[in-house]
Amino acid sequence: MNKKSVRDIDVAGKRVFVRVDFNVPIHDGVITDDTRIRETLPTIKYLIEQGAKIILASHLGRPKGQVVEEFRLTQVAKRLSELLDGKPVAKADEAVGDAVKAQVEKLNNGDILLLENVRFYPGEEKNDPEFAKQLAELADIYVNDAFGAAHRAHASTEGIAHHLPAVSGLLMEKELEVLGKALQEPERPFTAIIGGAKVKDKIGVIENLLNIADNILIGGGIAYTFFKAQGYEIGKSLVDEEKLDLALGFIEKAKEKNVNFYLPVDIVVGDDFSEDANVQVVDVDKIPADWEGLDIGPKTREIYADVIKKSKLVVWNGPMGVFEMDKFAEGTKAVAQACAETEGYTILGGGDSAAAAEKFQLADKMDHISTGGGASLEFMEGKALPGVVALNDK
Ligand SMILES: Nc1ncnc2c1ncn2[C@@H]1O[C@H](COP(=O)(O)OP(=O)(O)O)[C@@H](O)[C@H]1O
Ligand SMILES: O=C(OP(=O)(O)O)[C@H](O)COP(=O)(O)O
Repeated sequence: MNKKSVRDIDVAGKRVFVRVDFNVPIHDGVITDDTRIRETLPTIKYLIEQGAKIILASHLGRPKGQVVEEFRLTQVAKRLSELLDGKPVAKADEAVGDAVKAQVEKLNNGDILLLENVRFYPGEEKNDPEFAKQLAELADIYVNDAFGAAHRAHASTEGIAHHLPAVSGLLMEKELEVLGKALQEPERPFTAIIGGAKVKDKIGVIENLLNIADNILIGGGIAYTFFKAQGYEIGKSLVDEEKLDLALGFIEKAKEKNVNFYLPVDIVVGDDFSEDANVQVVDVDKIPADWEGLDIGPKTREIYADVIKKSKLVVWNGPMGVFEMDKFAEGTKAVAQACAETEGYTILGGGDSAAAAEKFQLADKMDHISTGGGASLEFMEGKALPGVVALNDK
């Protein structure tokens, strides 16, 4: 990576503002997945060891520039303290202002202060220079460890970097290294698996992958846009009518570039989008008009698993079917299992794909699970991430 990291500068005794992505799922006041907090521990522990005064900042949810009680970071501070074996994590009730400055003043080397949700301020998402300056006034150094929010040009992810020496944290560095290496010098055969439901979000990724992958496996709800484009009946399946020409173009481009572009050959269809649906397996050209494609079929699973197991690098984003319902979970499970078994290096991105791997208890068999969904997609599309661009070059 050509950006400076926290290891490249002297942080001892300095006030270090660390932007983290502690945007974790919280249900009824309980954090249900603390992966994103755990993943920042290397940076935080490094700063403690170095004797920095650590000021942590994060967003949580989308409170739209106002204080929303359920999005306070109180539980997050508690969990972080637990993960640090009981080390105190002070929690500010605001993110800027005199009270926060006073709390920062009191920090000793190695102490931690977590600011309140930066999205309680309208200036955050607007990347207001004045708000960025107020944040910067709290510290001597800026560290961005929030890979999950690196695709956002906000005051705490981008604006602040213009006021302070700005470097990456260790999680940010790891994410960029793993994804960067995968895409720039891929081990081959390189297989990309794209599924899920957000056709619009994933089209750009497929376009870029056509230039670098050897195999592209398409599954999930996005497959039906390709089928419709080829003139098949798709019944009530998910489709993006505006992307039909583009989808057809991808199939052509794959041929030109000698990329093996796989679409499902059989489908699990349901007569309803529910656990109680009647289910049948049909070949792709036999989807009944009033049924809906909800998973890849057994023949497809076998073909996809075979490709995955022969790959040296696998990048997977998006489930193969509606894995939340057991009837339509087998395709995603088969792909997760193949990723777990392959000797190739496996990278998983996207919140739902990671949740699926967890559900099948295969998450620990993946080589890298990215903490960023949108961010990893934009990275794979070849887009520059504003939170990274703003950091100091080496
Ligand atoms: N054939 C399908 N029809 C409708 N929804 C689907 C289908 N296959 C997968 N899905 C849904 O796609 C969702 C995940 O899509 P997406 O958000 O694009 O993935 P990710 O979060 O991994 O990037 C899951 O909730 C899953 O139920
Ligand atoms: O959870 C996040 O995005 P992700 O679900 O795409 O990984 C990040 O914290 C960014 O949050 P945002 O999409 O509200 O800017």
